[in-house]
Amino acid sequence: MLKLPCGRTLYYGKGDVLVYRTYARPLEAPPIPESPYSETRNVIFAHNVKFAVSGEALLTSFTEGDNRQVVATDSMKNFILRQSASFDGCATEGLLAFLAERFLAVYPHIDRVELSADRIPFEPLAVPGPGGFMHNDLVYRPSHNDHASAGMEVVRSEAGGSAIASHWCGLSALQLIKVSGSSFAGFIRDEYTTLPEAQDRPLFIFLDLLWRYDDPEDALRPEKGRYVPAEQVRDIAHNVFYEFATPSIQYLIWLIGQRLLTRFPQLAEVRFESNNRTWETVVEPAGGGAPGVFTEPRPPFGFQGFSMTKDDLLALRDDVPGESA
Ligand SMILES: O=c1[nH]c(=O)c2[nH]c(=O)[nH]c2[nH]1
Repeated sequence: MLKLPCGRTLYYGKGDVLVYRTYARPLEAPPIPESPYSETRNVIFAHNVKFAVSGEALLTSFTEGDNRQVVATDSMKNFILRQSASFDGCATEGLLAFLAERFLAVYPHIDRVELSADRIPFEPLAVPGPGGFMHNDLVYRPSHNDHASAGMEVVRSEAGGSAIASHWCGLSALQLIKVSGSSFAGFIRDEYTTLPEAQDRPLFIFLDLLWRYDDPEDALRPEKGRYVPAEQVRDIAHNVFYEFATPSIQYLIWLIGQRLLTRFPQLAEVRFESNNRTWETVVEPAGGGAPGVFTEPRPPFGFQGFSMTKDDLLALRDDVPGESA
């Protein structure tokens, strides 16, 4: 939330700016055990950008209707679209920092920019090649699965340049279903309890994951080899889900957080927002691997929020369940 130094909230901007940039630089990242991911070719580097600005000079536009210092939000949209052509990087975080820095350089009366973007993923499709089917670099389809996201606040610095005041990176709208190997039991039973204990439930979760680096430069310069790709975060999440029999979503996200902070020591914090979409049982399976029938759960839905830092790794106990799915 953008504020003036006096503490007053003041911002305006444009949302849903759709930027379909083609042929950005490919992003490469070192492999991790949980993921086959090694690069994003970035032939289509597409984002939905939200962009807001703040500054003392804008106060009279609110209090007096004085538009002399107002950059029209339509012009902001054009700025984002045209400047995206000059972006020489390969990741969402770099694009945001680039746009904010350029904007602050062009408009000296603007002091702060808060911006975020959802990546719009496009998947390459396979075509026959000399050695079998291979990905092509021309025809794609949009993916409606999870996507990377990022946000930051960039402020004019004393030295005349700009600095990142805060940042976050994310994987949004991950949806995972584990058909067997999840329980939920042992919770409080009182006069309000109707939910039966479940020793083995088909656990469907919606998950948003957020992370912050110790040093945001690691996000801005993937060539340093310390960039955390959202694809690897996604693969850690589904691997941990696969590996462990979990007693609750609360404990599942703790385990995912442990793995993320272990695998990526460059991260200062990870955060989760989960949503419980466990399928409703219609025909109970007779046992593991037996057929069952389930249907969509009815609202209202439960949710969990949790943040973890590296200090939580120090608390890692020997008794983290290692039971395989
Ligand atoms: O993993 C879960 N955690 C809960 O807190 C909860 N509450 C509930 O009704 N179902 C679940 N599942």
